[in-house]
Amino acid sequence: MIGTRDSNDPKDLVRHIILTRRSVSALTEPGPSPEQLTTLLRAAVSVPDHGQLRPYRFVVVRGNGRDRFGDALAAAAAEQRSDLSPAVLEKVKRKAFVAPTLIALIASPRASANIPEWEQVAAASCTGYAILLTAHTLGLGAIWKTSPYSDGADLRSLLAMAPNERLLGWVNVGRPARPLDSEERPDIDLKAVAAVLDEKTILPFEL
Ligand SMILES: Cc1cc2nc3c(=O)[nH]c(=O)nc-3n(C[C@H](O)[C@H](O)[C@H](O)COP(=O)(O)O)c2cc1C
Repeated sequence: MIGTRDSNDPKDLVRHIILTRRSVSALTEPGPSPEQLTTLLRAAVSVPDHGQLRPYRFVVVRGNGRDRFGDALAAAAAEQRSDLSPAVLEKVKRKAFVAPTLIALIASPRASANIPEWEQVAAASCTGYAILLTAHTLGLGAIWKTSPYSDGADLRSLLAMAPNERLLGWVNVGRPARPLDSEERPDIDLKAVAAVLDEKTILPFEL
């Protein structure tokens, strides 16, 4: 069974954590403690990173900061779509308030580096997953969120983003509002996503 622990071996526990992590959208107070936040960010900066460039930045958004972040998200939406109604803009703003703490993920590629930009953005993307997994180990709920309108002048100014930086979204973190669903993750047919290359051909993955 997927996600079943075979023993008390810590390596089994790590595998169990990876296989049982789920995104949690319904989140309440409290957000992560300062120690937990530090652990989440330490996990984020432990991702594989070609050239050790640290091509990422994080902005923790909580408390009243959410109001400013929500306003900037709504301003980005209005900037890109002048036809959006005040009600829709309000809905965009509310995205900032669905969790006690948001960790904005910013890809910050180093232009001078010899590593292609896509690799740097890939490394920055790994930080989101590291935060999600680590939140799971801490008993916190977390989900990676984005907005179709996640670029705009106010947002860039608020997050002090350089022109080459890109907002990859943010991770909402908090206490799960409901007991977590213990439903099994659907078992994806690995043949649909994995193949094996031998000396002659490429074959669907099979045990
Ligand atoms: C780059 C990225 C952006 C995402 N944006 C959203 C989003 O805007 N809204 C949302 O509900 N989930 C978002 N998600 C989370 C996915 O919906 C979630 O991972 C997916 O439903 C699978 O659920 P699981 O994490 O429990 O496996 C995003 C995930 C990634 C990696």
